[in-house]
Amino acid sequence: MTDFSRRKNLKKLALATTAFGGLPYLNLKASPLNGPLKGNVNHAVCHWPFNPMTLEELCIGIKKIGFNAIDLVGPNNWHILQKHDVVCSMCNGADLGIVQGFNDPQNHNKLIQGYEEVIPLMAKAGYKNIIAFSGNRKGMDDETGLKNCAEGLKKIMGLAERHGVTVVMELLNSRVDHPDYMCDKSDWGVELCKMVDSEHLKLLYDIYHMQIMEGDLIRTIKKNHQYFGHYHTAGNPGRNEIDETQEINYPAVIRAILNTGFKGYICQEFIPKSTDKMASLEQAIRICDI
Ligand SMILES: O=C(O)C(=O)CO
Repeated sequence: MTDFSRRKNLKKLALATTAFGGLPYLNLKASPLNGPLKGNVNHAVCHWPFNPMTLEELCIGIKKIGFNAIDLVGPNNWHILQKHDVVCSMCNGADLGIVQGFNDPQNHNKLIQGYEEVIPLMAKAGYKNIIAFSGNRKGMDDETGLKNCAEGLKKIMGLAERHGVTVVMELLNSRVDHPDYMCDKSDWGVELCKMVDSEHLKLLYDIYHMQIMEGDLIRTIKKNHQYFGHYHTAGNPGRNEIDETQEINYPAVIRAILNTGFKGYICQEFIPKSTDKMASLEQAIRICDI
């Protein structure tokens, strides 16, 4: 093939994929050929779905795609991110896991101790967000859970405010992946934010989890965006690639998020099915790069 016809073919490909609203049907290798990202979205990715890829390998891979943020990394591993000039867009390491959260007062002392340790470290490292979980219901009603969560969270809000850190409670589905998890509806999470009444408590609106629980994604984002501090993605059903094989219209959802004026991170949390995980990640980033 001549250089000219190769360039023409590449241009045709680019046009076809733009018209489709992303690159959902192409198995692209991460490559500068795909052009720079637009700069409207702060992209991030979670490490855990990419296991057994090391955190270091992921750092190198995302820099090639053109972004520099990884979610759910604790203080012990921040040095790996720092070596590669990658930021931790959502810290962990203070929580007791998904099942044991703020809804049980018996967890409060340990949780408060954890957040008191990690929040000052975050401020030193320049990181802004830390994850929190409601915990499972274990027979508890919604109102008691709300009251308990608010009581526990209020005890760390002053610290978070002083250090410029936002505590972000994750909304997860309780139908498929996390049976019995309490913070499984956006209205419950919004009510919690209202009760705690601090700009330093937000919700992590996980688009995949909330598609399973509620659907009506764009309306919910428009209505509640002031309480949403962070977004996660994955394809539904299956929690895999966010391509055309799944049901969520990611370009439309991301556009709606941007239209709310959101300046935080949109983080990929899908479990790649493809053996070329980095190609899947680049594809997802391009689909969301509105
Ligand atoms: O573990 C999960 O399902 C999560 O979404 C954590 O972010």
